[in-house]
Amino acid sequence: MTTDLPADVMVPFAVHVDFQSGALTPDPVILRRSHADLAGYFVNESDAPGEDEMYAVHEIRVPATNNNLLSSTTVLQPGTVGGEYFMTKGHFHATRDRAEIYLTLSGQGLLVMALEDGTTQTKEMRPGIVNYVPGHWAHRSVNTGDVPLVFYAVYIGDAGYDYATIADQGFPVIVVEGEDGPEVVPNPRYTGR
Ligand SMILES: O=P(O)(O)OC[C@H]1O[C@](O)(CO)[C@@H](O)[C@@H]1O
Ligand SMILES: [Fe+2]
Repeated sequence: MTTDLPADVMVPFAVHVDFQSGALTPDPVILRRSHADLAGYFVNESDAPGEDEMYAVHEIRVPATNNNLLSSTTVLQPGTVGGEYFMTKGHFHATRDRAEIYLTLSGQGLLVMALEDGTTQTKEMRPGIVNYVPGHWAHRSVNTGDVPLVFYAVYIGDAGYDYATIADQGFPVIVVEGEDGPEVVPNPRYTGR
């Protein structure tokens, strides 16, 4: 039997996740994003509510290396800006081929994904659904319901974030309030391929 353990072997741990609120116990690291943090992300921001929180990310901290899995809950509030549903910034992974899994815990929404060539995919998010986001797909969550959308995300530790591509080019599609519910439509401001 081998006893060649690495010097930095971690100790197992457990965290409690509240499926309604997304709260983690103990010791969450919480990142908060307000409407102001998303300035420029919505097509028409004349009714954007400023410093109000749009979403919070509660992270389980482990080293961001390729032998660890990072994970977090996200709590995305309901609402619209200029007819577009509240959404996350959206990002590609800096290390493009890194995949991610989302498990929706409460609420409802859409997960919009895009390749750098402008190809898109949209999948439903509702409690119990696991969404698999393969490498190379930018991902953005959109709350199309009346209550917070809460989901748990797990991704490879060295995935990293590339926000700049989406911030500069926009997402190829946006999700707007239609007469019969949410509609996924081309983004008139998209400048990618
Ligand atoms: O990082 P963004 O695009 O603001 O969106 C937040 C969500 O995305 C993730 O960063 C992972 O894709 C999660 O931690 C969080 O759920
Ligand atoms: Fe991600």
